Amino acid sequence: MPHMDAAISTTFGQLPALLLTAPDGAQATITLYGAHLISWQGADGRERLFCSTQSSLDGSRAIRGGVPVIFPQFAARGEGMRHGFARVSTWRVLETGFDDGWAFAVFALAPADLAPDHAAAWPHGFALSLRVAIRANELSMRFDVQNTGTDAFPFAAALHTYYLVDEVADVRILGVEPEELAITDKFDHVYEGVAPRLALVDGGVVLTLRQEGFTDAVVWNPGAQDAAALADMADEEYRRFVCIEPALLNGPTLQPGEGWRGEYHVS
Ligand SMILES: O=P(O)(O)OC[C@H]1O[C@@H](O)[C@H](O)[C@@H](O)[C@@H]1O
Repeated sequence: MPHMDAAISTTFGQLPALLLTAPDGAQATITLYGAHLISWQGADGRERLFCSTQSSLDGSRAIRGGVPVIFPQFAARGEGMRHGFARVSTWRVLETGFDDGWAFAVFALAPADLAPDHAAAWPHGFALSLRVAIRANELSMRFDVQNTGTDAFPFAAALHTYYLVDEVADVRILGVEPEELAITDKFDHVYEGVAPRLALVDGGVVLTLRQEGFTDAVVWNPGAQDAAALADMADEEYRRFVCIEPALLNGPTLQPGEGWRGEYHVS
């Protein structure tokens, strides 16, 4: 075992965060606000995630970039807050360590962690955990939802991943449509019942995206016009990312004691 810690405390903007480092040099930064993976660099030193230069980084609103955790509602598909409270709540660190060359951290969120108005608006007993692990040029995320309460609840979930790209118009996404998908303008599409293996091709760089438990995928880019209207994104920044999000849009209704797991593996 190398003489270093898998995780050290740091800050990102004004937000407390963990810096994970694998023995091979792969690194990731995760803020406790949202259990939000902000930066992921493979052992090759290349950053894979986009984060807006205009993002709030003080806990006053969701971070624009990285991997927002979406729970218990996707976008405006429901009466709760847009994309749910998980991305604007402060999670706890449960565990960090090494496992077979991986550096990992596990974060947890339960009702007692929520702002009172969020807890009152979604009054269910639940326990969330998010495990983030890195090794070589691979990222592995595992999201668990447990019903710890006495009533059943339906939910939606997603890992709203903002991939950093050279130029969005040159990107191709494989596996969501019969032909390869190119993003030529504003794009916002939900693919229900998607293949478990997708690919993102950005010039010579190919990322393989594998999801389990998440049955759906969402592809989003705001295009020039919507990006200009987003206060937390610079006008030209829409060119530097595409969101490909493993999602569970019509999740099962979880009975008391039941759980659900979604996994996401990027390499
Ligand atoms: O601005 P937000 O709340 O982070 O949402 C960003 C986008 O998230 C995507 O997942 C949705 O499909 C889009 O419709 C939405 O615009």
